Amino acid sequence: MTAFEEFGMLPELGKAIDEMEWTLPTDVQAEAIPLILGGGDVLMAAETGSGKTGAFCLPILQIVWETLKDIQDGKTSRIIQAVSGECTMSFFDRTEALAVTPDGLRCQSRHFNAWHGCRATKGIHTKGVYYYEATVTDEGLCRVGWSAPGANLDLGTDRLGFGFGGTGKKSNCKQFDDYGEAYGKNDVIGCLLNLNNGDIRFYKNGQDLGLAFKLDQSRRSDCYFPAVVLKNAEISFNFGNTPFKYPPNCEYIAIANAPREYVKNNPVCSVACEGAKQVNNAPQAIIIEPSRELAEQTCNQITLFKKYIDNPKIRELLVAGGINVKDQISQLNAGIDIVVGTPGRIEDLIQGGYLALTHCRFFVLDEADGLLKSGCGDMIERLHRQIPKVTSDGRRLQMVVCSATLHAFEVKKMAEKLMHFPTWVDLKGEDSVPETVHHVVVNVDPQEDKSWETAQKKILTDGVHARDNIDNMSPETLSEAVKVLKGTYCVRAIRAHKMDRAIIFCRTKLDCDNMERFLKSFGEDFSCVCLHSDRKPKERKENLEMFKQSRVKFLICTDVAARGIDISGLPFMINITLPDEKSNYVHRIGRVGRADRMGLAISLVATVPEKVWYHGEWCSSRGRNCWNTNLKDERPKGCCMWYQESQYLADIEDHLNVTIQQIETDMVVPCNEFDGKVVYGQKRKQMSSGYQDHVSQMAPKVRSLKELESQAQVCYLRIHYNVDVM
Ligand SMILES: Nc1ncnc2c1ncn2[C@@H]1O[C@H](COP(=O)(O)OP(=O)(O)OP(=O)(O)O)[C@@H](O)[C@H]1O
Repeated sequence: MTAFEEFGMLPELGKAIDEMEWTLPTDVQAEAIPLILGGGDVLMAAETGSGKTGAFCLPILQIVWETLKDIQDGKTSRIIQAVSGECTMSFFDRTEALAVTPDGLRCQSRHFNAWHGCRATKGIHTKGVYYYEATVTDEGLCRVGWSAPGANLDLGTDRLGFGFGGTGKKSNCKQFDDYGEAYGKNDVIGCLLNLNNGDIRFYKNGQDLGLAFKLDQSRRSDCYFPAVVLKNAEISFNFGNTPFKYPPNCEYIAIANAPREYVKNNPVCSVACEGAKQVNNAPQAIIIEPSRELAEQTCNQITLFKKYIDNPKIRELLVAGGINVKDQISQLNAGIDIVVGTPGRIEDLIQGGYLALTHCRFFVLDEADGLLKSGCGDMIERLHRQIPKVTSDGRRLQMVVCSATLHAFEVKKMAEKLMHFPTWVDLKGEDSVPETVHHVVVNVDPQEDKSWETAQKKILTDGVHARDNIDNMSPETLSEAVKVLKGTYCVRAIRAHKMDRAIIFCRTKLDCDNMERFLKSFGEDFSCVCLHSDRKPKERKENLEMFKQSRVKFLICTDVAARGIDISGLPFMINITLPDEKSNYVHRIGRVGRADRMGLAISLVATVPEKVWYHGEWCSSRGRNCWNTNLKDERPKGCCMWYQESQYLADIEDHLNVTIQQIETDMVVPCNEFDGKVVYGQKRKQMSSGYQDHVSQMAPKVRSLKELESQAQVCYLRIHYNVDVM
């Protein structure tokens, strides 16, 4: 049995993992896989290269397969039992930010500004006196009561909903009148509906607050469901399956015991249950990635993992720009289980009706902070709203969110709004750099190093200073000098470390193109390709492939390749310019030092401001043939800005709480704990990481733990029960 199988993975998955020579789960995998298998929402924050992709793909594959198998074997779905079973709060008949616990007896909404509501799965009609209790379990605003199926979920705001709110108001038809008294945390509100005479009354901790509403004759034939609406609050329900805390002093029937002939199922739940059948273009998992390269990589990983899974097979599909839409649509129609894609193409297919969200049970946001920072927040919320919150077989929609830089305000806000009691798998508690990444900075100081004045071979710069007078020591001159020096330093770093494989990050597409031309001018030893969004998808794919297969030495790219791209054993990376978004520093340098291999990341940091292009939304051509060198804050508005790299470096250091080691312009990395002991690109140290080795290393500890435990048990029995156990 492999280590992965030991914590519940299918042997077929275990076999594929074994073939990939993953002998032990990484830390994040060991924590996250059981949580996802257990049905939880997970926020996964772990360093770059720590194996997050496997941590979500493996349990998803397993559950998707189990579901397909159940459908194949014709097993009854659990949700149908739930609908015909006990009264609970509905997973279906609720607004999107209201969470319901799996037992259906507690509701929570963490939305501060809006009300979110829910109705129960069972309603009562015709005659009888019915009662249930709601206990406020946290601070916040709530309103409980009764509503008919057609009523708004914002209880008490239309004629079919009757609510009693924590501020001591009763409400129907948006009319809020004083009633009873205010209530809050720990109070138990009893809700009584008398269908014989139309009375609705409420109780607070057993005290009858009097008649709240009288249903007129025409409304008494409606079916009424327990209902709640919350604003940043939590409340639990007892429909009578356990004894009431304050049973009312009159004849009543607990909702749970209502006679069958007077009970109706909530129609919203029944409609949802009909979705239990398989639908071809409705996958069980949607995985959103920020770039097409990353989407393809994750999809490939799924293909590898599922290699031995059969009967039924799992069908995955890559949905990203640059792939023929017609092909994708026909594959979707033929049947698909897991979709991995980029936001734009996924939403296009949904809007076109080609991709359905009705059966989605896993909603995964990889590189979530990146997705949110690039403006996908609204789209994510739109998709989330459309996904049913409980699947056809009664499992709750699971959301998995991951990144190496998850500690961002946007992520926390989104998690509060969309996720259901999520668990953080957060190994370090803050954004951090893996120990395997040796990252250093080199100052680029054109006042100190004047070689730019006399250099024979210079990189073509971005043209920002083409019309500036640069024969004095003006800021413009120094800025141009920085650009020239950075080209020279890049070549120097390559030579000093005899780099034969490196990824080089530039700030703009133009900088990438110029760097490509410059490096190529040094001949075969500097073979390179570019990866940025102006290159056609086919060229991007080919270039990345060439680099992965070591057919070229250098990959020059913008931040499009900063996140997630996994190139095994990549030893070096160079930042020609620091990213202004500090989280991207962590991602860029994280292209090296992955999977326990050592990597060196060198960042060139200008000591003086550098004037650079910044083509915002106001630039009609978005940079193409734009030569407007006015500053973006100037009038008339231009497309340039002064880039303050020293400030960005300080921000990054502050964010990571480290001082990044500085090296001299000769690029020599001084002797320290890394040097001499490691070869960049190779494993950190020769660790006996075989599973068998691990088991034998752990065996003595497990034995002594076992002994200690049995001694503790014996002691306990002796002390408490005076029993002598041998
Ligand atoms: N259990 C394991 N044993 C050995 N290698 C592993 C294991 N899990 C993952 N890897 C390898 O580690 C590398 C990094 O994994 P992955 O791309 O999932 O990292 P990540 O945490 O998603 O990084 P990033 O934050 O940069 O996206 C991959 O090459 C992968 O094959």
